[in-house]
Amino acid sequence: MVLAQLGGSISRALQQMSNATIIDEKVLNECLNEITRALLQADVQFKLVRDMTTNIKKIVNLEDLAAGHNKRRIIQQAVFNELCKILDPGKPSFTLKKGKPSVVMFVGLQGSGKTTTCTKYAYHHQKKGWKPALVCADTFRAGAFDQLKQNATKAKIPFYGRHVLSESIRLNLYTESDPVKIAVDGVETFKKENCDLIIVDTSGRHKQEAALFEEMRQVSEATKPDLVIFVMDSSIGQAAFDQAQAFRQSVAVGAVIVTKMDGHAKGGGALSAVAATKSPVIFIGTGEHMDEFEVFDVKPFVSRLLGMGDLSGLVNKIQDVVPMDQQPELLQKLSEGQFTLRIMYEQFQNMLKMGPLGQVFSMLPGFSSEMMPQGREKESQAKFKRYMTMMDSMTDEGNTNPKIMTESRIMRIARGSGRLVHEVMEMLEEYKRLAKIFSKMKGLRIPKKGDMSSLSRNMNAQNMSKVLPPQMLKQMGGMGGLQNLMKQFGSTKDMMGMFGGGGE
Ligand SMILES: Nc1nc2c(ncn2[C@@H]2O[C@H](COP(=O)(O)OP(=O)(O)OP(=O)(O)O)[C@@H](O)[C@H]2O)c(=O)[nH]1
Repeated sequence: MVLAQLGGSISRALQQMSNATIIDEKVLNECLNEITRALLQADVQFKLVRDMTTNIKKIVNLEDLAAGHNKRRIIQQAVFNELCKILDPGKPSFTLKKGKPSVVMFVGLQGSGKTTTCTKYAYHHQKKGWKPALVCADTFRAGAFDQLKQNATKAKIPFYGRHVLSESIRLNLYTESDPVKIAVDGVETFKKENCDLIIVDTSGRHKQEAALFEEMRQVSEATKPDLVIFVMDSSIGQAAFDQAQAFRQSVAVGAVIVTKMDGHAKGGGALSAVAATKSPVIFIGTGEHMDEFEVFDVKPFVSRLLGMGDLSGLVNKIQDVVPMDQQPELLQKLSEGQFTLRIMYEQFQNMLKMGPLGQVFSMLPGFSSEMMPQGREKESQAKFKRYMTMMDSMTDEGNTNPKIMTESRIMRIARGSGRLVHEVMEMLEEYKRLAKIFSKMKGLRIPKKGDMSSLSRNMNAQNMSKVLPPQMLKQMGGMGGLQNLMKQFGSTKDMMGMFGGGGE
């Protein structure tokens, strides 16, 4: 992931600085030059980068710092704050209320990923208990309706729309071609069906033309959306400023979604340019699949970019995918140190639901998504699925009591699942390894959703080290590295602040 490379370059620069015995002006300048280079490569505007380094130098006055001050921590914190400043539009996004019908209109140029993003947005909210519906008012591009219909059907989301005129003539159908009428009919239909999130996908054009803006204005006047979301492709980098401004001037854009952050070196530039138009970015698209879509929140984002983790995101993600009715039972079992094969099976199922593993891992401190290239992610997913097939062919007795796994039972599982004996043994080894990790979770309190203060109380290096996989702990430089990391950010309270903690 290209964004991970940007994060990787910045955190490497900070790490190199930390390795220096003495941090003087030369070391600081080298570090800032590295960061400047990485940001310019990501197409962040030169003035923003120059202001950022000037501010850091002002805050970090090496000579004035009394001996004993932790210079590293101050520099790291200054970099963190300045990056947040670049990405902060200074304006919160408008929040919709669940249960009350809201209309959200999507606008953007053709090919920006608008149609794909409409479904991702609907799917994201559906998982959170909303009742979304999709309306295709894109009568410009032949195939737009079929694309939305296909995606919506896959995600089991109701949809409304018509084939565009040229398609209808070919198919000899009579149909409506007025996007305003389709949008109004669709919104009315879904209001009657008590949907609380009615998403209207509008037409795009290749460039910002008068016809596009006129149609957008008419659909907006007729459907009176509660929120207009502008979708843009990250590959345009800092040119995003002009594009976002042009859309803002034609229609009341309330939020922005930046797509294709997975493939473009200019993603950082696009994000900072949008922020400069004072439009809040609410999500980023990180791939073509439905779940390659992430909530965008400045502090946790910068935290993840610098490899500092996003524990609040991780806790929310876990609580999103573990079904509500299973949460108390799972937490009870884990806090008693019980970890059965059945639990492992259910957790693999949940992990697969969580979405791309790289996304999950990048939320852990010391672990950037740079360390989980896409190929390896697929490998891990395939491994989970393989293990689950083997577990499927176990008897219930075997599931609950892995200790009675005799040679003949292992052979039976291998035969039943069409796998090799050594693969079954590998799966059991994995179980033992995880059971050992989870046994250490005994007594660790898992916070309620949004209750980050109790997480920060629990989260000391000792507790953290218990739940991190051993390889990850090794990557962080063992227990000492973890302690250092936590010390660098001061108290755990400060650290949670950086992770965007302290409630939702
Ligand atoms: N890699 C990647 N591809 C994406 C992302 N979002 C969308 N795409 C792809 O971008 C292409 C264009 O997306 P569409 O959703 O068809 O674009 P659109 O803006 O709706 O186009 P119009 O309907 O013509 O306005 C498709 O191939 C999508 O799969 C993303 O976040 N990452």
